[in-house]
Amino acid sequence: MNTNPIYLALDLPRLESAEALARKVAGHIGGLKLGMEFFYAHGHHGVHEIAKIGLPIFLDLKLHDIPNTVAAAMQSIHVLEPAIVTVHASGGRAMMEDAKAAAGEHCKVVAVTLLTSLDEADMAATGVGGSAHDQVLRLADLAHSAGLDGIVCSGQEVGAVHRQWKDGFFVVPGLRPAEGKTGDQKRTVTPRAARDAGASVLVIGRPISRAEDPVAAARAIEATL
Ligand SMILES: O=c1ccn([C@@H]2O[C@H](COP(=O)(O)O)[C@@H](O)[C@H]2O)c(=O)[nH]1
Repeated sequence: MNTNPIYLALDLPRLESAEALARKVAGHIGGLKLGMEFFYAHGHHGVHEIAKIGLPIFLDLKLHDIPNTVAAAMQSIHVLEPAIVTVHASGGRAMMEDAKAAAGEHCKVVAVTLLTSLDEADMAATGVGGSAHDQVLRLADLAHSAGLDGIVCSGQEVGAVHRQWKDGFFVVPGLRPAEGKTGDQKRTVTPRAARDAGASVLVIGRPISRAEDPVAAARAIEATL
């Protein structure tokens, strides 16, 4: 079994480029994350093509709708046999329960708590008061009680969530090597810090995909773990 926690975010518009990048770095990662950019452009066909590489597939579709619609969407992607699928915790308990019930036995359903691109000022602007930390813990609790496998949060909160949900499955994006550019990410930590705090999966995109030498970048991150 591949125990490398790094999932490469294949946020590239062209299927051929995504496939070529994934094949190049395959020896230094544990899985491949396909998000909206990829899925809206390439759909089921694209997922089948990337799955041929042989690594677990994480469908980061961040489903967020009424329970009936989300359950139907889960059933539609079931044939793709994803290892992990995301929904938004803010969709509520009933939506998460129905998403989990519709997912296959072997698919982990994890809830996005607070996007790593947001901070407390962004929360306040949408009418959500309090700290990012408390909001993540509150939504983690809701996801846990809805029967999900785990959550998505930043590396700044994963330690606290891990302490209250011992056997949870924790996906952490927003990771940057010490000298990396943060770009649109606001709650960042290093891959090593996230792993030490209890992350199960380390999602890494641009620090590898936009590096001059993606293989060297992936290898360097792997060496820090
Ligand atoms: O809170 C979240 C949830 C998902 N993501 C996704 O992770 C990757 C991160 O990419 P980088 O290039 O390493 O910043 C991207 O696909 C996001 O959609 C997230 O960043 N934050």
